[in-house]
Amino acid sequence: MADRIRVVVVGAKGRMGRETVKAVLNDPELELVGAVDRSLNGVLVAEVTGVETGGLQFSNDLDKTLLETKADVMVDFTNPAVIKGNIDTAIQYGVRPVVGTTGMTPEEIAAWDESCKERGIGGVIAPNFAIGAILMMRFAAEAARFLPHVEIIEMHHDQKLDAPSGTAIKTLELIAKEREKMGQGHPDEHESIAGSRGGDYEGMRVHSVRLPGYVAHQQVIFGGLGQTLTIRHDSINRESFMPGVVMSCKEVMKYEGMVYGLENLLF
Ligand SMILES: NC(=O)C1=CN([C@@H]2O[C@H](COP(=O)(O)OP(=O)(O)OC[C@H]3O[C@@H](n4cnc5c(N)ncnc54)[C@H](OP(=O)(O)O)[C@@H]3O)[C@@H](O)[C@H]2O)C=CC1
Ligand SMILES: O=C(O)C1=N[C@H](C(=O)O)C[C@H](O)C1
Repeated sequence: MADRIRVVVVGAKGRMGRETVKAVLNDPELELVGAVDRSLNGVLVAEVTGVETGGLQFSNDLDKTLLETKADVMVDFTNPAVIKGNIDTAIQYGVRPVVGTTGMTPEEIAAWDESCKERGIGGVIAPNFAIGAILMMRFAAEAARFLPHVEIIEMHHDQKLDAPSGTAIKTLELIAKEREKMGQGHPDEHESIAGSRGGDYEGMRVHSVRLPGYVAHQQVIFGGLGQTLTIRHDSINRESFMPGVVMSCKEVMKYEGMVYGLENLLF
């Protein structure tokens, strides 16, 4: 049997981290060799995830874990505050970053593309790993060619730190490639309550809803003469992201440079 791909999960006790630990353990081509989390050093991973991990313990030391485990891939679901340092560390050690954490700039992604190429490794930054979300973004970009008036409503659980979501930003970027920058709504409109019209990206409006009960949902609404079109995606649980994470761990072994968006591995 070919060697399995050695995976370290960072943010392993978080909502996405725990799901990723299970997904890696369940895939015959992947091997879970490390679980990093800042607050559970020494605790058995099995105690938190509920799945047997052969005595693996959490570590709070990313450098040590990446080096000692001879990891091939680092999967990161942490926090905008720490993701930059984590990616730099992984690339420095020649470990391929597969990143779901949101909140980095196009300039940072371009710099990581360069450093991945210099190091001769691949990387993935995917604002959304769910295949349905990738299709929603692709269909939205297509629709914008014909219906350029568009607003996005994204809805997430109320523990989410960043707004708008990484998925909404990626959707706006993809649509912006297909339509000219333009104003929307009445030129004289004013907000009686600040922020009522949402964020503005090249004239497109984006609205972020945060409520308990939601997981991750997005509507892209297009308006035309006498009609509207709504393209909607719902992640109803975090398993929805796992096929994309697992695929990325495998695909990232095959190329050099940082890929931004799962669509680049799919289409
Ligand atoms: N690309 C995709 O498909 C998806 C991306 N995401 C993104 O993934 C990220 C994580 O989401 P989620 O799992 O829900 O978040 P959680 O808050 O559940 O988990 C985050 C994990 O990161 C750790 N962490 C947070 N801050 C720090 C820090 N300063 N230093 C070290 N570790 C830290 C947390 O540890 P502690 O508990 O000690 O704070 C926790 O284990 C978010 O950016 C989210 O937007 C989420 C879903 C899908
Ligand atoms: O924080 C989340 O939960 C999610 N974050 C990602 C984003 O910001 O788009 C992906 C998904 O929407 C869930």
